[in-house]
Amino acid sequence: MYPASQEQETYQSHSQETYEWSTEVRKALTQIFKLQEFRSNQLDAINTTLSGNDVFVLMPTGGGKSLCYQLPAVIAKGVTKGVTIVVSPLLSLMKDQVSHLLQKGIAAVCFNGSMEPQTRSWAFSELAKNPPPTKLVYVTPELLSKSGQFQNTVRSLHNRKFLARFVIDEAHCVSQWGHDFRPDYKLLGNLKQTYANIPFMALTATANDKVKEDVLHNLNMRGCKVIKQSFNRANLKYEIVPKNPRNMAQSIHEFVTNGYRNASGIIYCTARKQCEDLALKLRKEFNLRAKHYHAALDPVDRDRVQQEWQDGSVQIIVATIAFGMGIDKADVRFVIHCSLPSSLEGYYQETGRAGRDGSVAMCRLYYSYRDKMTIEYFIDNGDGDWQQKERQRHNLRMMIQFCENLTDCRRQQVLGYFGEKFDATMCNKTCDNCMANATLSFEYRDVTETTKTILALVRELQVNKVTLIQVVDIFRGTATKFLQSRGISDLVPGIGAGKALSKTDCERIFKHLILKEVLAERCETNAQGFVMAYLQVSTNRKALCMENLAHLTC
Ligand SMILES: Nc1ncnc2c1ncn2[C@@H]1O[C@H](COP(=O)(O)OP(=O)(O)OP(=O)(O)O)[C@@H](O)[C@H]1O
Repeated sequence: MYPASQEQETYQSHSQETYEWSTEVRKALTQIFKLQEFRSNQLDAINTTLSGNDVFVLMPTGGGKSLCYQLPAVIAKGVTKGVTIVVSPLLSLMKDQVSHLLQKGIAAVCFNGSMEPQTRSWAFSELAKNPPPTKLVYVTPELLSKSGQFQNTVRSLHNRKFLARFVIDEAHCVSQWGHDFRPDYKLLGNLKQTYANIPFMALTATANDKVKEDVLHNLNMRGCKVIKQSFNRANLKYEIVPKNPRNMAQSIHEFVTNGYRNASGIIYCTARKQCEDLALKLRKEFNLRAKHYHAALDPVDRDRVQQEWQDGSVQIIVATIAFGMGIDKADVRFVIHCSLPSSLEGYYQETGRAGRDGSVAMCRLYYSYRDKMTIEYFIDNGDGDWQQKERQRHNLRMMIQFCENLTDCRRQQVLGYFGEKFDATMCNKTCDNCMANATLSFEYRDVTETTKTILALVRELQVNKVTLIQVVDIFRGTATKFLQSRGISDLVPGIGAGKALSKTDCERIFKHLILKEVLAERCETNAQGFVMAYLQVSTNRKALCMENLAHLTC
């Protein structure tokens, strides 16, 4: 970890213990939170908010963000005093946090749409007291933007000088560049305008620079102090393995029996049905204690499964990405992705749920290029305007590029995506690429001429609706029967031009060209109702510019 980031250099660090509240802060750490020491950057964040300043805290998953706002909430000596309002997107996470706070003797409440009327009026009456005994109020962004009574209460707290700070947890939800955009979060920008003299703290485990800028802009927090640390999770190992959907359960069983026999793990799948089928198979055929979890489960069942996994009676939870945010299980020893995540942010966050206790944990991703089509289908048919969809496509391309890259250190790639420079030698062969690089050597090839041939070939063939796999075979000269069946002349220039290349190399070049937006895949539902991706030359003129092609290496 690097303690002082580039961002911090321009700001004064607030990690000293010389403030008038420092003794109270230290006492709260040991006596209320029962912790020995602060982790990296926690004290800086705490002192900044207690000084009355805005702060944006970027910390990796499991880094200890909650303490940054829960501890100041119980301190009486800060510049602003009273109630800390925490906006958080996930009800289960909020309820969980409130119950932990109550166990510590800290008065906290969670306002949400499903609150009992009696509890709600009691909570409001507590906030009307002078001073209010409540230290932390958790609220969903929906309720904050829609409930007049809640808004009046916040205004009243402010007028009575009992509004200590606003906390925006999971702040990446405010950004359309993030992997988890929530429209209600966008309205939070108005808060800063209304309560200009109240300190804001935004927190996220997403380190992408674009997301960071977007969050600061949307929350009206530009120019505030940004506390950032390295996002490298040194105790996590990363590997990407080829996916064969037919023997997925078998492969997972081998993985578990070779080193993770009784270890707690999460398996992520895209579809609910996939979660159910895989969990059943792991239980029935391989005798593993696995259960599924997804948003369509009855809330009681969902809580039960989560609890069973939490206490260890269920070893493996097979879930959609609905599972995980706010889950604080320290000893997760592996996270497996059975399908392609739709962005590197998502991948980083999901894998980040492993090894929160600091011990070694494995992150395995089963990769198939075919998964791209499924995600593209969801993007094309999902909500959002074309700009949002373009961002989602960009995120997906980055994710594929990461999986297809067999040479560069995985950590360097992910952290580089987040704008952090990482020295690959520090990986210590804890990712598959660094492991392989220790024994293999790679050469860079200029594929400019090959690209020109491929472009000419695809241009000729695209009217015939051909897929990537078919064009690769045609390019290698192994698709004579296919050409005949489609009535395509075998005199088209480029047919067989790639016969000296292996199929794998050919596929890599084609995928590389797709990622560079020189070629494109167009999704269409065929007569049988299957979604097909047909290859064509991109319409992106910039990508097609010859200067770009002249430098294309692969
Ligand atoms: N100073 C500390 N010393 C020891 N343990 C700590 C400290 N601060 C936090 N922790 C522990 O680290 C774990 C993760 O903390 P927390 O839930 O706040 O992480 P987070 O950054 O919010 O993660 P996520 O992004 O997953 O929500 C918790 O179990 C918490 O008790």
